[in-house]
Amino acid sequence: MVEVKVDLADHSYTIHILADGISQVGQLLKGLPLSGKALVVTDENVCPLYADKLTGSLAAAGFHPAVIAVPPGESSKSLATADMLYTQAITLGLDRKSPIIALGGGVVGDLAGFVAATYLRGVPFIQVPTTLLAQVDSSVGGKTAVNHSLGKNLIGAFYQPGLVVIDPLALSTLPERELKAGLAEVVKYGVIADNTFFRYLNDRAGAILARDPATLAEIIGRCCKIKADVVAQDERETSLRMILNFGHTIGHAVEAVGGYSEYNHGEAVAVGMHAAALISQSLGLCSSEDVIELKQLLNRMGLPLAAPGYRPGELFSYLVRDKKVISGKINWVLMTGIGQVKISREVTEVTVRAALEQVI
Ligand SMILES: NC(=O)c1ccc[n+]([C@@H]2O[C@H](COP(=O)([O-])OP(=O)(O)OC[C@H]3O[C@@H](n4cnc5c(N)ncnc54)[C@H](O)[C@@H]3O)[C@@H](O)[C@H]2O)c1
Ligand SMILES: O=C(O)C(=O)C[C@@H](O)[C@H](O)[C@H](O)COP(=O)(O)O
Ligand SMILES: [Zn+2]
Repeated sequence: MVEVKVDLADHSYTIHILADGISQVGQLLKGLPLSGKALVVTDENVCPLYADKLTGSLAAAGFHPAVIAVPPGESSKSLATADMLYTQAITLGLDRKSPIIALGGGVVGDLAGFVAATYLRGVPFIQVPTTLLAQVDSSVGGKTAVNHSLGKNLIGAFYQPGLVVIDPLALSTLPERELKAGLAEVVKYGVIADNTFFRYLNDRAGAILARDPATLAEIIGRCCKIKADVVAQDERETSLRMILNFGHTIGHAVEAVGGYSEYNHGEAVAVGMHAAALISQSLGLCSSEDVIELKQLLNRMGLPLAAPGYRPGELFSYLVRDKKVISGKINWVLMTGIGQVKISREVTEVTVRAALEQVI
């Protein structure tokens, strides 16, 4: 078992990376000040796989869990689904100490977290992530959100979980495409913070794609440590935390233009990281070799480098609504080499459009 602490003063919490952790959630919750009723939010794919295991563990620890499964996919990250969950929470009589437990990928985590942040002005929130992407990224750090028709994650709150329980065994049932999506965020950590980790991913690509349990547990732990460290320094993304958004400005635009169905989040971020690398190179911040290395690793992980057929103008219209836009200028996260990035507000539209042309 590996434990990673997210150090945030009075709302610090622990990430438990634990084989068969889903069966131990009830036990781990026993130490927290919670009341008996609990709401498990999951999706219709994950529910038949893992909900009984989780509710069994909760019941054994004295909780009375109800389970709601939303349709899988990005369309559930909506105010309409949040409203349905509020109605259920009220009807079930959940009180201010009743935990809302997210069992699933980033969609369920972001949605359930947003509901937990807002129901009764905030109730305890627990993350039990079941995709690689959620285990290395979305379950940690407290970004919760739903989408708006005008852009991704535009309605949300920073709201930290009280506990994160990561069960790497849950990845055994994950579809191949979703494993690869998670690897996009894994590669991101190498680029933004850790050259050695980037090289490790290159060396271990075969074992990762073959789901070698020890290798997956190792990368989950390393990613969680990097994210916990960044979030502890800048919880609300006033500065340093922006680095976790590498590839996301263009990535979110790719997701939105594709109606959130053509490219999943990880695939879109892979395209966005390629574009951000091209912008970095054209500004002289990194070398062409750095860009090639990134492209090769993304390729090795089975991720796309381009979104063929997309129109730069349409992509551009989403960029201006990025959450990192301040006073009309985007804070771009740019590569200065493999393992380091910087924030720049001085990127012209011409430079951005030139990079977009190369990824469509
Ligand atoms: N809050 C954050 O910091 C943060 C970080 C990264 C991404 N995100 C968000 O996360 C979302 C993407 O999350 P995701 O990639 O986990 O996608 P997802 O939640 O849509 O899950 C992907 C698919 O895998 C299925 N699934 C999940 N676990 C499974 C398992 N163990 N076995 C079989 N099937 C399983 C789901 O039903 C779904 O069909 C996006 O909305 C993105 O914006 C948030
Ligand atoms: O935790 C963060 O900070 C991140 O930026 C992690 C990203 O991987 C994640 O996709 C996040 O939801 C994007 O945030 P947003 O603020 O651009 O919506
Ligand atoms: Zn992301």
